[in-house]
Amino acid sequence: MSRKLIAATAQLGPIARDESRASVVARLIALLEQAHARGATLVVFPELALTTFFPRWYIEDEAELDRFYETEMPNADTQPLFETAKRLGVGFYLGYAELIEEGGEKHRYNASIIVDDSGEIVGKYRKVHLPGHFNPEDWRPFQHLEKRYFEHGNLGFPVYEAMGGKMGMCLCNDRRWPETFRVLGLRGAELVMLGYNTPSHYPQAPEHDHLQDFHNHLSMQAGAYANGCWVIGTAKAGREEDCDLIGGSCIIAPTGEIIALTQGVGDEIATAEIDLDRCKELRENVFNFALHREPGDYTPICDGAEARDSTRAKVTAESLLTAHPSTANA
Ligand SMILES: NC(=O)N[C@@H](C(=O)O)c1ccc(O)cc1
Repeated sequence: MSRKLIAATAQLGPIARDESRASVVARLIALLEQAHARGATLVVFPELALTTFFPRWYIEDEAELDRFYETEMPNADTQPLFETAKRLGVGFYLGYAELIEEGGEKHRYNASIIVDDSGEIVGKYRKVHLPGHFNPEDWRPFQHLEKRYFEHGNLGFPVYEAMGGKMGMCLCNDRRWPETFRVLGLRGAELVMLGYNTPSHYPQAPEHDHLQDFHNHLSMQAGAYANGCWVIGTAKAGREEDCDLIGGSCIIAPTGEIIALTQGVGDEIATAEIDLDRCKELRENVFNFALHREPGDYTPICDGAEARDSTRAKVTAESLLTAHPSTANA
């Protein structure tokens, strides 16, 4: 079986707060059809690809908040995307807000799925590194309330056999953490797919604003290289409800090189041929984990889960009392 496939990063321009799911899904289908016309059999869509990036608002009305989440997948709105992909024989990665009810309680996750070329959901991921803050903070030009609207993902970083390879997923802020890629790499991931919503303005340290594109590519290229895997990163880009989001969606080879890149900040695809066997160039040489990794010296990486929990409890308690930039947040 060939280990080569043509893949696409399918960047979305802004989604308005009042844009209907039907309208967004029509845009996704148009991108998928373009990718198919270029021979792609795998398409990577952004994080929260069905709605605007709603954590930028403090939404008190629960019914209004719930409207941004999917309670099942596929559902009536996304069914046409699943059907088109199946008919064309194209698999895809899709990010969305997930709302489930378990034991009479609501659970909310920032989630993504892999759908294979027969239209089956073959993998799910729930975001682990949730950025932002829990309480609304008046000093910010826009909120980033992921810590309020999502629970910490409870699936870890699984790797799935799909589309002839070993596929991993993550979401946005996860890419900034080398541990994300290393855990996926240790599980043998050959391709890591991720979507992102990254504001150009970083209110906590505006002197970093000009570095947002650089940090985006730096994180993903380093993750690809150090783990000898392909990475496809897809933006929701452009000016979304007065918030500018970076573009720069790309396909990155296991060498860390960007081999396909979107040009603008609207709906756009970039495609490239991916040879999954190229992972060996790294994984059998400089990053042969079995031969060269030294886990005995890495223990601090896994220490500290308890310290983390108590620090987090303290920060959360403090942030209930104050809403100031000194609050520890991402
Ligand atoms: N949706 C995301 O996960 N976005 C994050 C990212 O771009 O990594 C992010 C991280 C920190 C911020 O202050 C804002 C946004």
